[in-house]
Amino acid sequence: MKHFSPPASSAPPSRAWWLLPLLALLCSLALGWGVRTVYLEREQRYRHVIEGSLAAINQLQVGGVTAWRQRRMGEAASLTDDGLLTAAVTRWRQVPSSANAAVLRERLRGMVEHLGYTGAYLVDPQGRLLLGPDGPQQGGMPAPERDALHASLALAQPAVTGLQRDARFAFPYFGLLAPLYDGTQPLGAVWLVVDARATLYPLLATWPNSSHTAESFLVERQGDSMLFLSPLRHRGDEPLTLRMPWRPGSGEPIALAAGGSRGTLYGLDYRGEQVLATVAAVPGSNWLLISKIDAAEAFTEAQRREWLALGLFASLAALLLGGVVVLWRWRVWRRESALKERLEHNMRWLETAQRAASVGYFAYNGEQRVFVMSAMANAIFGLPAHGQMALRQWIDMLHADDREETLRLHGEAMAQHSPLCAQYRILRASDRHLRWVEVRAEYGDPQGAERSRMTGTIQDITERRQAEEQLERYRAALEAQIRIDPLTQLANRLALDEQVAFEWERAQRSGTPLALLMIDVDRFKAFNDHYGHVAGDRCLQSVALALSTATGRAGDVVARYGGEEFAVLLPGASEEQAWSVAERLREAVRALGIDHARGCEDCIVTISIGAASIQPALREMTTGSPRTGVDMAHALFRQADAALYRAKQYGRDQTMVYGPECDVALHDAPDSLL
Ligand SMILES: Nc1nc2c(ncn2[C@@H]2O[C@H](COP(=O)(O)OP(=O)(O)OP(=O)(O)O)[C@@H](O)[C@H]2O)c(=O)[nH]1
Repeated sequence: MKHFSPPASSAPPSRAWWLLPLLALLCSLALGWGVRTVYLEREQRYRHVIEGSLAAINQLQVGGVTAWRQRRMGEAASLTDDGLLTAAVTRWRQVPSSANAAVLRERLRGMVEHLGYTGAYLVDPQGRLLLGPDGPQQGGMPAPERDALHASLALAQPAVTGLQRDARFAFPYFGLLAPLYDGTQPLGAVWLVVDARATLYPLLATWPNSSHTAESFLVERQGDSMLFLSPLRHRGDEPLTLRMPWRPGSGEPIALAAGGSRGTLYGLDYRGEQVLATVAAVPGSNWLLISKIDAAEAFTEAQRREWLALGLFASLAALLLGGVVVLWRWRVWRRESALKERLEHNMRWLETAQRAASVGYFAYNGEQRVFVMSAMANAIFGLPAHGQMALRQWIDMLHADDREETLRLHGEAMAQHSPLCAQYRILRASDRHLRWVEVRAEYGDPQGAERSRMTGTIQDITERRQAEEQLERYRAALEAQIRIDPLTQLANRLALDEQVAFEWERAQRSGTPLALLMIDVDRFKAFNDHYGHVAGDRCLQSVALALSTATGRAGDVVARYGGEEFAVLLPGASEEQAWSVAERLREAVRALGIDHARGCEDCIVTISIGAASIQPALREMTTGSPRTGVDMAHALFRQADAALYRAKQYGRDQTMVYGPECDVALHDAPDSLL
């Protein structure tokens, strides 16, 4: 016997669970990409804002310095054009009295006190100091001032000496020279000295926020070096003392600025820190104003804030995504729970229905050779409710008479993959009682994935089988009953007709004759009239017993044809043999000696017999065509009947064998004889 395997015990994993991590990964990647893109965009925008702010501050400061310079130049120019000053200087040079000197000193003091100059001196055309606010001055101007004086006098316009240091002053200063003329004759000049610390440097300290690293400073390229003109926030060097070599390829903003770059620059500053810088030239000078801020301060904090905001957004998005996933899982869980509950409910129904119908179900695992069965199926086999049944155990339980056939049916169904429907007996494991079971099963599954598995139902049909067997017994008894005459217990006319047809078929095959005796009790009406019907019935029973006893031979059929008429079918009997049997029967009835006061001369019950015998071959020869069983039965009955009539006609209590003369007699017979 081939074996069959059960369905897989576990369902294939849901695809959704494989897709979920992939989906989450894709969402995370998309989210990360989105966050990064947003960050880069915002960072770019923020960078522009910072760069713009720094440029604005730089421009503001350049504007301030430029205005400061122009105001100083304007003041110097107004001194050159001041006629009163020129007249006072001329007067003092012609008459150097203290009164004339006082006027000039007063003007110089006014410049210091009201215009914010640190020093204001009158110098001669050779650059010698003549007079200051405090009185006459000795010595000459520094060389740069002297050069500027000569240029100024030559051009007849104010000149600046730029920022510089001199031993005369303890501070970096900005020098201006306002040339004075008496007509076309140079009188000298007013040398104005501005303390850069008090007037210029504060302009560079204008910074709108509380940055720790932002600063602006002035530099000037001098040959291959850069001179820092203003103080630095992160170095203690005095202005105009720090000088750095110009390194064109260094990428330092200061080097780039010296090379001509303007606007926004990135690079390392004098401390070696990465900075964002804006460079602009101060108009009318060699000065470059550099505003810078550490990149770390400018962007790191912003970056941190951006990352924080985006991180918050990403966290919220992740939280939302997580929430959606949790919600989805919760819905799935709820749906599964509802399905599980419904399944359990249906399983309970199924169990109840199984119990009510004595039907269980099972799955057979061909590889493990084990039946996995429902509680009801186990109960049918008399096994524990949740146990399994091994193949060997099942075979042992099969009834010995059914085992071979059952295994054959299973094997056939397995080989042909056809549905199995089998009924067989088992010896129940729990009590060794004989039980009938019906198994309906199918092999494989509809997709054909597991062709060797078997699943099906099993039903205990013992009671049904018993009822069916009982019914069969009843049916057989009834079948027999309808062919038996209730009064005499002989075969009735139905049974006789069937037997005649059957024997005729056999006679045709074997070529042997078939004889029929028709028997009638003589003057039975008179018997009834005289003795009553009950006695008549008893008489008929006695005659029947006598006939069946006297007939004797196996295969002969004695029947009650109807009323007081009997018939005896004698297969294989010729006319002579039929006559002989008839006579024996007649004698047997006579031997009964049943009184019949109104009967024959002996006053006992007698019978008349008509006998006929037909041989199929002869019959067909004479008629020329084969006859059917029904036709021949009719012919046999008719002949025997005709012979019986003839026996009655000739006085009763005798046997007549059919001959052609019987037909004549029958036709011609008066009704009174019948
Ligand atoms: N007691 C009894 N009488 C029956 C039964 N069947 C038929 N009979 C009677 O049998 C009688 C038959 O009478 P008939 O057919 O006239 O013939 P007969 O009186 O026997 O006269 P012959 O046949 O000419 O000798 C009738 O009176 C029927 O009532 C039966 O089952 N029991």
